[in-house]
Amino acid sequence: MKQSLIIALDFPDLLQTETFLKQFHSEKLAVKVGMELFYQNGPSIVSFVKEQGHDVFLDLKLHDIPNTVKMAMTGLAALGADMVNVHAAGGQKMMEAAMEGLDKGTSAGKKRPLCIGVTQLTSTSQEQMNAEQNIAGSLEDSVLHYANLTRQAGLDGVVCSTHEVKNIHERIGHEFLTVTPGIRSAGGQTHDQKRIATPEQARDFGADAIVVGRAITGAADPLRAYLDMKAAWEGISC
Ligand SMILES: O=c1ccn([C@@H]2O[C@H](COP(=O)(O)O)[C@@H](O)[C@H]2O)c(=O)[nH]1
Repeated sequence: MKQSLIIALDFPDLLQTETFLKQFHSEKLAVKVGMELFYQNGPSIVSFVKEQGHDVFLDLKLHDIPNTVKMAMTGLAALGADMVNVHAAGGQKMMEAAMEGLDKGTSAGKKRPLCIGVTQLTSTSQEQMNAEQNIAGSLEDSVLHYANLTRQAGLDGVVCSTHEVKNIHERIGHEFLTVTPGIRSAGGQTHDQKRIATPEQARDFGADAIVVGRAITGAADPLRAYLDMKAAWEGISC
């Protein structure tokens, strides 16, 4: 999923998902199935999207005791998603257990899904982190701390905002994936996001993938919005 623009399929049902995807004709997409779609439709939504030829990031952000996460990941590995994730705040042992579960659930001859750790949600601001999570210091340090922990646990990368990408790549390495939500066109509505960036900024800072939801799914012409975002992300002028 490197260098992808991942569309967040934040829809409640299969019909809306199907109608949305039809607009892209035969374009092979990278999409994200999150809690809204997964919890209301069940695991078959992953095979439904995969059967249409799209890459799937299953964004369920697991966060529980190590054994529970391990068992859950064993089940998720069998669904055929290309990438899954956990909350890094669950700790190193929990993330190691997630990897064990994924290895166990991946059928022989198949590739294990990539696994990444959510650092600080892009809807979290510096002030919120200090006051509500009772974490002192800068948000950038907290993200780097979680990125290091994620790396030590053997995961493939992190979810972070575009603003922390450069620091993570410089300190941990460029092969460590940075997947960045909170992407908006210049002047676009921010909604509940706090650490936002444009696709051009994401590219300049070296993000490995961007996640775009409402700026595409809520647009009057989603295909046009997708093509414009993709061109901006890839540095192509239309
Ligand atoms: O830190 C995070 C982790 C995940 N997300 C998810 O990405 C999309 C973003 O949607 P927009 O409509 O583009 O804001 C959404 O599915 C989130 O669950 C995130 O935003 N931040």
